[in-house]
Amino acid sequence: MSEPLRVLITGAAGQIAYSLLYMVGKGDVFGPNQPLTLIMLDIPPMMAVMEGVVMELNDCALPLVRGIVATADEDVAFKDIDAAFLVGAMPRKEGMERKDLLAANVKIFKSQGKALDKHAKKNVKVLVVGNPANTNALICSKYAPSIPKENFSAMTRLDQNRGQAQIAGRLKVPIDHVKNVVIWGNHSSTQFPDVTHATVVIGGSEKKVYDAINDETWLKGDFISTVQKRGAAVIAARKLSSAMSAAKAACDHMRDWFQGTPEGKWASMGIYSDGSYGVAKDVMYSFPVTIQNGQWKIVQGLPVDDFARAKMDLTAKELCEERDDALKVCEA
Ligand SMILES: NC(=O)C1=CN([C@@H]2O[C@H](COP(=O)(O)OP(=O)(O)OC[C@H]3O[C@@H](n4cnc5c(N)ncnc54)[C@H](O)[C@@H]3O)[C@@H](O)[C@H]2O)C=CC1
Ligand SMILES: O=C([O-])CC(=O)C(=O)O
Repeated sequence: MSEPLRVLITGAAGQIAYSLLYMVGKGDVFGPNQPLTLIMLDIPPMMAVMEGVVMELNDCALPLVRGIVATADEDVAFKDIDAAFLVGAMPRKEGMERKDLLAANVKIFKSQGKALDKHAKKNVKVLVVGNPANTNALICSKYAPSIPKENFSAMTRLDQNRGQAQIAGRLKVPIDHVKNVVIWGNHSSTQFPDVTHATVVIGGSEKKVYDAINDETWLKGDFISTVQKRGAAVIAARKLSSAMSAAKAACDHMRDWFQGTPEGKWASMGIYSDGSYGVAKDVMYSFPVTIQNGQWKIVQGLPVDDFARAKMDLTAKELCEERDDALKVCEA
């Protein structure tokens, strides 16, 4: 067995971490043979709660968990880490957009960017979950200049999973029969969930989702808005934002990044834009990627029609605005 990987989960006393710690600890992300040191960061007032979570984690009796570090000190938490799930941030309440969290949350990611720069391994892989996730990931990477920009990402995998679940539900097929639903842009209500390139195995053969659904009005209307607004719908119902599904998506994202995407399957992740598909640069934009040996590559050459172009540009515009607002907050 190899040396334990050092895996940081921030917001460790919060709701997403409560599911995420267990999923990571039992091997869902780094595999069944990879021992782990789990590092848990939260803020000082949450230390007593975090102690309770540590007790439970110990009581889960997970063979892969070889050590647990629970701390409120960023200098301790970020030391020599291989992977970081940056979850710790304020969640939104009913009636808010995720970007309304920017002023409260972006400084967390400035501080954690600096801590990554100072303490983490230079090949660390960073997933930002805390909202507004894309812009927080951008800020984090800007304050960690010694770590390659490709090592930072923002989570749009929950949106991808939501899109695939909508399609599978409508066609009454198992979820893993649907592939290559793409999320373009921001993890916000301007995101563009795109099924133009998606396929489904139905009745024993593979078909385009567009042909199998055969309802363009739904695909261009309610399907898109359901995925865009799913987070708000969960908040309206639960009075708390998505947690179990967010933890699962974070595991899917990091598992694919470490272990690679299966042949023929794409994953969507918010990554530093290189201008592909005519998207603005210097924003963390969600693209379809394939991953091998820990390196993602944007899926290139997909046709973009006028409908898609308008949606991809709208969400890019929002990301540019968020970036400019975030930089003002950080520089103030
Ligand atoms: N990208 C995505 O798809 C999703 C993102 N989210 C976002 O994830 C974030 C966390 O959500 P929940 O776990 O539900 O919230 P929560 O409020 O249950 O937990 C957040 C935890 O973060 C801690 N925290 C605050 N500042 C911190 C800091 N500087 N360092 C370390 N920990 C800190 C809090 O004390 C709290 O324990 C929210 O911003 C939420 O909007 C939630 C669902 C999906
Ligand atoms: O909607 C929220 O605020 C939480 C979140 O990001 C999601 O569920 O997608």
